[in-house]
Amino acid sequence: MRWSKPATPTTPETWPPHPPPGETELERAVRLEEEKEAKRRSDAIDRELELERLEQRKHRYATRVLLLGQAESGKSTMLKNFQLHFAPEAFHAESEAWRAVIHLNLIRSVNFILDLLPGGPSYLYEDGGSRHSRQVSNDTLDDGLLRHFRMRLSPLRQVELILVQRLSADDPSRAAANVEEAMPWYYGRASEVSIRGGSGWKALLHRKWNSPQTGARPDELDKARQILHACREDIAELWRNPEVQNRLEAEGVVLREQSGFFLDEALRVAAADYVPTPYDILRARLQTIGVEQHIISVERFGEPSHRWMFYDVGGAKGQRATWVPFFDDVDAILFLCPMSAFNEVLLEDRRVNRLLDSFNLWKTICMSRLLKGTTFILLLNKSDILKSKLESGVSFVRYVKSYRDGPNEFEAVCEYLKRKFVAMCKHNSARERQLHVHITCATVRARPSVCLM
Ligand SMILES: Nc1nc2c(ncn2[C@@H]2O[C@H](COP(=O)(O)OP(=O)(O)OP(=O)(O)O)[C@@H](O)[C@H]2O)c(=O)[nH]1
Ligand SMILES: [Mg+2]
Repeated sequence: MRWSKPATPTTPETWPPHPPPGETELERAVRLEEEKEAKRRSDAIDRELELERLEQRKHRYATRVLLLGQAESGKSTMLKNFQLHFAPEAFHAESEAWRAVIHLNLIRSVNFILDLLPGGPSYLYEDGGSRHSRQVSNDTLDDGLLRHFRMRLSPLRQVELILVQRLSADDPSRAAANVEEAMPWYYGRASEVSIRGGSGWKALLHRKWNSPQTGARPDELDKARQILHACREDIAELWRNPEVQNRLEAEGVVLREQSGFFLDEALRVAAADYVPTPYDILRARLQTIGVEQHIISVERFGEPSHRWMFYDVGGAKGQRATWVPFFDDVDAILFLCPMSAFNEVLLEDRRVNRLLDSFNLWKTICMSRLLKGTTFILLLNKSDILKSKLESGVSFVRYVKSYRDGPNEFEAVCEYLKRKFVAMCKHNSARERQLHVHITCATVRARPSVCLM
């Protein structure tokens, strides 16, 4: 609605109308008051429309994408990769914060090994309320050497505590849980590092890390780094030790295949001047708890041209209820299936095969009525691990019976999985939908084959 000046001669559309003939003083005063009020309302509506227009312009280019998939499918890693490609400055600005996560990943691997060795807590097992030593046939680790490692590496427990406390600084209850909730030895892996979504941990770490040193009280994080640096030779020695390797093998633990594995690069990662490379950051493991929002502004010719809003969720079974409120508010779903997980079970439910869990999740997502018009992008991820597993002789058909007599080769298995997911989507979607499928490796620094533009 627009306010226009009185036009002459008067027409029925003219606003405000000309004064009626023979208008009294009082009638004139009332009329002017009414006209003022009408203008005030008109201006208010105009303002509202303008604000709405500005808001729409602001979000005109915001495409909202929900990342879904089971835990460790690579959702957060893929997001980091997008950030590295489309917003590299923001990515590099966060590398200090990722250093703490990488250090924690390394320390947890070391503590996991120490716990697995004779005398460690995981060396005992519970039976009818009492604890017994487990008998492992090839325990040849020299007592003296074992004591040496335990003593030399014991300060790492303190480093772990400092890092976890810092990472969970806004939620101390989680800090305690994070350290105490070590996984039982039979899970055969180092415990997870997790931070609640939206806790702003990166900013927190960055700020404290860069705080000016106040002479007498050095920043705790610096202290943690010094301790880690001092332990680095012993960490490398522990990892190289053939008897330690024998023990891991006897337990069937392949640490190299686990998320957040940095033991091969212990000397570099624990060095005092260590700065994480993009590849390190992509390999760091930080479990997502809850839902995290990330905005990526893609730049073209130095100007922001498109904004992407990503919702990154926790994929573990207990986290999945948090997904649904986002279903009716997104433009696309990015679903990740880790192809290499065909011979693994869920960490949170050891009875469930991980590939089967991905199939079931995919089916449920396709069937959702709230998502019937949503575009799906399916990423068959961890192609590098799938390839090396198949090449090392792990049989795909042993775990996926319906593969029948298909060859145990990378291309054939990818093609089979692709066909299977596409068919499931067709069968379970209420109406035809756009589906794009890509074979990916989220840790490779390259333009992701999923094109955002
Ligand atoms: N080798 C390899 N590792 C990958 C790939 N994608 C992800 N990873 C690693 O797998 C681990 C788990 O990845 P995340 O991105 O944290 O998994 P997520 O789906 O976000 O897991 P939650 O947050 O628990 O739901 C990380 O250590 C990644 O570096 C891949 O394609 N290849
Ligand atoms: Mg995650």
